Amino acid sequence: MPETDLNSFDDLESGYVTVDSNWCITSFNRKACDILGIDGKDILGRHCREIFYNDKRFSAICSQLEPLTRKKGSNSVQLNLGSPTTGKKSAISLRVITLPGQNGMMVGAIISFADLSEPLAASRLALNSIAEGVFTVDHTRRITSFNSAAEKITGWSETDVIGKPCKSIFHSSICHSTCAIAESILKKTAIADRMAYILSKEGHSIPVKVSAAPLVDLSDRIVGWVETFRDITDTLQHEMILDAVADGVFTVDPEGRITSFNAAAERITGWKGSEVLGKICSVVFFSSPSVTSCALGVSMREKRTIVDYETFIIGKDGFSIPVSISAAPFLDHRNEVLGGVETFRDNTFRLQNELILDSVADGVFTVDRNWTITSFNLAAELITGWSRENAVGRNCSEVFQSSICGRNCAIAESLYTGKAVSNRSITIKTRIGLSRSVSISAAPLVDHEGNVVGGVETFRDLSVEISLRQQLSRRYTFEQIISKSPAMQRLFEIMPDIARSESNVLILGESGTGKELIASALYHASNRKDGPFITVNCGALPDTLLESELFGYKAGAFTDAKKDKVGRFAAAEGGTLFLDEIGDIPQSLQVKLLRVLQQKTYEPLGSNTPVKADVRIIAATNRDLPQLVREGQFRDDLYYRLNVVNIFLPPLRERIEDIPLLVEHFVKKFSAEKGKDIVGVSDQTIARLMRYSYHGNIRELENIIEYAFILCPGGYIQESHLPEHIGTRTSMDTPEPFGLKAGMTMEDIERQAIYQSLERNQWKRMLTCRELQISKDTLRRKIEHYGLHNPSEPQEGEK
Ligand SMILES: Nc1ncnc2c1ncn2[C@@H]1O[C@H](COP(=O)(O)OP(=O)(O)OP(=O)(O)O)[C@@H](O)[C@H]1O
Repeated sequence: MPETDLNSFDDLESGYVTVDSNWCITSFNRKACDILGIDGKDILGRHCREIFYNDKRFSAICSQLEPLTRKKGSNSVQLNLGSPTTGKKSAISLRVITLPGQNGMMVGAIISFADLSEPLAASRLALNSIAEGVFTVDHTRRITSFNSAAEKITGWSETDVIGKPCKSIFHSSICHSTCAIAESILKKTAIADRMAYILSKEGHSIPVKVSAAPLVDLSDRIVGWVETFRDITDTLQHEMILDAVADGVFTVDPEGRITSFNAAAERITGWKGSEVLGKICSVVFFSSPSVTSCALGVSMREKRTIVDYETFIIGKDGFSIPVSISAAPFLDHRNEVLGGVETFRDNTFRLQNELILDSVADGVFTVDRNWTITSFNLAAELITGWSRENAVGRNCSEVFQSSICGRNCAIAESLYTGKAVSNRSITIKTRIGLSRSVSISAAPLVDHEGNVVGGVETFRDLSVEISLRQQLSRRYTFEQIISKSPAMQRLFEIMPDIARSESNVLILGESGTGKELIASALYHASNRKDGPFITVNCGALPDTLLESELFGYKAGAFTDAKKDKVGRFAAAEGGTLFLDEIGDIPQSLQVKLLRVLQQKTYEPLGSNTPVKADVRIIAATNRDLPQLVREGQFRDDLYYRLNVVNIFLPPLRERIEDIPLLVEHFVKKFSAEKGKDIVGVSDQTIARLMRYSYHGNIRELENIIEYAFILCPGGYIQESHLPEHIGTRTSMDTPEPFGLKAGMTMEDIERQAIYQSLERNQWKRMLTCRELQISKDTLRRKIEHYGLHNPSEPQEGEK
């Protein structure tokens, strides 16, 4: 009930009393005390019935009070009391006007006592103390009173409107069709809280809640009508704001009964506000009679705010809706709960996205501009061993500890180049520190204005693929020799027999085709494997030295021969002697060698005593030995002695099918040797390696892989890691492609990328836009944002 200060009416001839909804007196003026014949001090807080019973003149009104309480809207009862036959009391009129609250029920009343000769004055004074607009009309619906609040709301003064038909003043939206007074006349009852728009004097539309009731005297005769109206612009604005909010919002009273329900709440739940208002919210949403089981109940009980509580509510159709709820209690100045408000956001879409992401076999995570993980799907959890809860909120390098984290970050690269990075092979560490090979794709996340808001990276577990590849390659190995070429496969089949035989072997093949490897394999598979394996590179030593190297010498055999020296034949006694580059030995030595092969004896330099030689000879050359024989440079008898078993190793270009296996083999070998986290080469790299022509054969391939190990930071070797004559190395693919430093934010990287592109394009904006694939506007915004300027142009103030 609006506060009143009736003392300001003390000088008036009329008396006033205001009461609350229980008819207890809340204020009064002196005149009222005079009329009632009581002391003002005692009257406050007392039930007005007590006062009226004490005065016979007013006792008749007592029976009217209860019915008035139950009536909705503003009601008025008037009692005319004739002049008493005795005493000095004058004839007065008593009028009770009830004041309705928001729900139409009485929240208080004004009781006025006035001289019958001035009934209107009495009404006016009473009415002017009400915050709601009130006007009365007679039977012709002409205005008979118009209170100050009505004047304030409409802009009309009472003198303007008295005697005029009410509809000519208000031009209300309900004047013609659903006039509240007309309805009240028709139904002979009060009409409460009818929504309408009226026009102000200025012609502005004002939203109001209207209540109308007949004015009756004690004999129940209708003496006119009273209409109250409340300006609800503020409420309506609040409602409109609430309805414009995308989240569902509803409020409850202390018992959990819904008191408001916004448009989003209707849309999300399927319930109309009118269907749920007044109902217990938990019954509506949770099919549970207990309001305490929900976040709002807890928030009201514990008088605290609850934020982002994830749960499900039941929609009108009975299906559960995933929501995140925030709830807060309404507390009064004494910390008593007056009700509560709950906002809820429909998470269906988010959950669907999560479900979609979780059903993807690839790991997916997103980061914000500071590399903080913002989402992490199920596969990411499985591959890394990190749970979503633990990963989200951490810096991505902390979670992945990848071989490219920092300077070679794929998201940074894609941000820098403006192109998505795809199928980059790297290794990451699982939560428990195990290395795992993954293939990643990365791209920046860009908003509709072209601002980078983060990045997304997908990664696929390659462990299975790798172990399959390894199993495949194992099938083709003979000890250390890798090949699946048909020629080599045939060789593998007979190699054990060759190894076991005591025959001399001649291995022919271009440089780097694996001749020494085969020799070593034969030795290891032979019965002489416990004996020595001695290698002599016949092409690397001068003729004289070669002879003494092979056969040894006696002290004094030549000037520098101070003491006896054991030759390689002696060293290889009981074992195998591998004579590499046999095509390069001088003719003089060819004779001596032939003798050893024929007689199994030799004489060291400076000695005439033959030494027995139990040595198996495996010889090899990359020269065309038959041709040398034909040219007379190599003895044919020696050739035939050496060539008992002949092995020809085809050049790598004739067995390119071996390249992937050999590459795999060398990657494993160097990974172990160099302790570097490289697991293989990308498919594009293999394709390039298979297109290359290897003059140095397998040794050259081995060297290429060793080179790539220097450049490749980890994971899979890319084309860019190959030597220049094999792969095209772009500036983008260099090991420190952009001069990135660990700890740079996306903003730093973007700034640097734009600056470098401007530099590359001589600060020509069109060219820069084209290179970065951004609009001119975006470039201009970013140049301003990052404060970039052309160093060759003087800045303001430098001129
Ligand atoms: N089939 C193969 N599988 C695995 N590694 C091989 C194979 N063939 C050659 N290699 C490797 O290639 C490199 C060169 O091989 P090797 O030295 O045996 O060739 P070579 O024919 O004796 O060369 P050169 O004629 O120059 O002496 C070695 O490191 C060897 O281990």
